[in-house]
Amino acid sequence: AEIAVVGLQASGKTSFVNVIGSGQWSEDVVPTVAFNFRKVRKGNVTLKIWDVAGQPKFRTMWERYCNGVDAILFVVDSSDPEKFESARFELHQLLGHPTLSSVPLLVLGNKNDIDGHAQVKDLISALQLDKITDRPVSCYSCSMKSQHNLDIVMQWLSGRSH
Ligand SMILES: Nc1nc2c(ncn2[C@@H]2O[C@H](COP(=O)(O)OP(=O)(O)OP(=O)(O)O)[C@@H](O)[C@H]2O)c(=O)[nH]1
Ligand SMILES: [Mg+2]
Repeated sequence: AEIAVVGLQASGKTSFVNVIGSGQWSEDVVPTVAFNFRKVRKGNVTLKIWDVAGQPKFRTMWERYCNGVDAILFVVDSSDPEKFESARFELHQLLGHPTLSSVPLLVLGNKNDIDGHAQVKDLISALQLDKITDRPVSCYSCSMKSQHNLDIVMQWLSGRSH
């Protein structure tokens, strides 16, 4: 499966790719410039992953990397509710591109190792995921640091391969 990983800066996109790619967790990850491409083999699936930069100046590029993928992974820092509105805006802006209609979406509420993180139901309402009706949508709470729920994330992604 080919997937694009997008979301605001510092949500944990590169951490995700590092952790599933090599099991390597680190507190200091360099903010991504433009994008990284990485192939990850897990069992009998190979994931081709576009890890795209989340800083504002790179967000107009998201559509280009999402175009033609089997799934979009949108990562949110669930411990930082001040960013939810901005994440909601960027997500719906992205999904509004006609080129991306019907591409399955997985939203990850990352950093659930941090006390007070938002629950899945809070993310669904803050990001207005219930308004997305033109594609399959899932939302999981997870942590790259503790690797919580990364098994179900991998299962979901494997299901998108063909
Ligand atoms: N506590 C905690 N920190 C995390 C987790 N995932 C990522 N981080 C930290 O969050 C910071 C940003 O992580 P990155 O993976 O670089 O975020 P990014 O989304 O790739 O950021 P950009 O490349 O700038 O878009 C780093 O300091 C990570 O160590 C997590 O699950 N828990
Ligand atoms: Mg990054």
